[in-house]
Amino acid sequence: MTWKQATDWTGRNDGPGPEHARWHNTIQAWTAGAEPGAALLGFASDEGVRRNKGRVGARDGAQALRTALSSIALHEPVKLYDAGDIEVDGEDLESGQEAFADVLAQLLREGHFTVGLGGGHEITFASYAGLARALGEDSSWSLGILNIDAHFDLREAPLPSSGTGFAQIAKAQAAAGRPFRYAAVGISEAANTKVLFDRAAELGVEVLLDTECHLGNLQAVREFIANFADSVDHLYLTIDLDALPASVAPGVSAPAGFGVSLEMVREIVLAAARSGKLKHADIAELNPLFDIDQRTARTGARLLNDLILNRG
Ligand SMILES: N=CN[C@@H](CCC(=O)O)C(=O)O
Ligand SMILES: [Mn+2]
Ligand SMILES: [Mn+2]
Repeated sequence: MTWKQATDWTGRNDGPGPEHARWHNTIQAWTAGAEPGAALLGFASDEGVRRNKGRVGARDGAQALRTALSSIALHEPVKLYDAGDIEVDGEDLESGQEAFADVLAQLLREGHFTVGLGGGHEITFASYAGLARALGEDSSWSLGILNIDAHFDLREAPLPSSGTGFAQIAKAQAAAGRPFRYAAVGISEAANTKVLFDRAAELGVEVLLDTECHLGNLQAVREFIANFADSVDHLYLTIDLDALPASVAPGVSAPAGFGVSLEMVREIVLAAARSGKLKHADIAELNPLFDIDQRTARTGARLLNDLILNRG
C-alpha cells in the first residue's frame, strides 16, 4: 500500500478571482487541521474487480474523475481538498482497504465531508471501515447505506472482492451488535440471481428496481430515500456507475443493458445530499480503458460536483 498524497490539477484557466473559479484552481492539497470542507480520497485498486472476474482498469478511475472535475465551473465559494490516493499493491487489497479506512477516519474526525474515488466497488468496505472507526466502536449509532447500483454486491466468496462488499459489511455490523441498514436502488432483476435476491430479503435490504426508478415515479423514489434517511443517524451514499445506462456509462466493468437514467440518478443523489444525514459518499467502477470520450468520467464528475454543492 502506498499513500500518494500529491495529485495534479490542471484545466482551462480564464483568469483570476471567484468569477473564474473552476475545480482545478479552487481545490487544495489536504493538510492535517485544515478548515472543514469537502475532501476527496482516491482508492486506486483493480484487485476487487479482478477477484470478481470482471474486466480490470478501475485502478485509474480516481485520476480520470479528477481530470473530468478539473474544468467544472464553481459558482459559489466552497472549500475543496484533495487527500490523494491510497494505492493497492498487487493482490494485497486488504492492506489498501485498511489504509483507506485510517485516512478516511482522520478526515471525518476533522469534520470534513468525505468523498471516496474508486477503484472498483471494493471501495465500499474501505469506506464503511473508515466510517465505523470515526463513529466509534460502540453500538450507539446507526448507519444507513444507500447504494445506487445494478447489483446487490452481496456475494459470498472465498475472498473479498468488488462483489462482496455489502455482505462483508453485514457481517461486521452483526459482529459489532449494530443493525445492517442497506438500501439498494437501481437493482436489475436480470443482473442478480435469485440467490442474491433471497440473501437481500434475509438481510432486510430495502430495494428499488431499475424499472421502478424513472421520473414518472419521482415522488415515490424521493419518499423512499427520505424515509430511509429519516430512519438512521448517518447516511453513506455509494454510487456504482454501472447503475447508469451503458450509453451514458460505458466505462465500467459490467455495463447495464437497461440502467437508471442520469436525471433519475441525479435526483437520488440530490435527495441523499439534502437529507442532512450524509457523512460520506463514494463513486466506484469507473474504468477509463472502456470509456468513450470521457463519457463515464464526465458523468461521474458532474454527479460528484452536484452532490458536494447541494449538501444540506
Ligand atoms: N461489483 C459487482 N459486480 C457484479 C458483476 C456482474 C457481472 O460481471 O455481470 C456482480 O458481482 O454481481
Ligand atoms: Mn457495485
Ligand atoms: Mn454494479
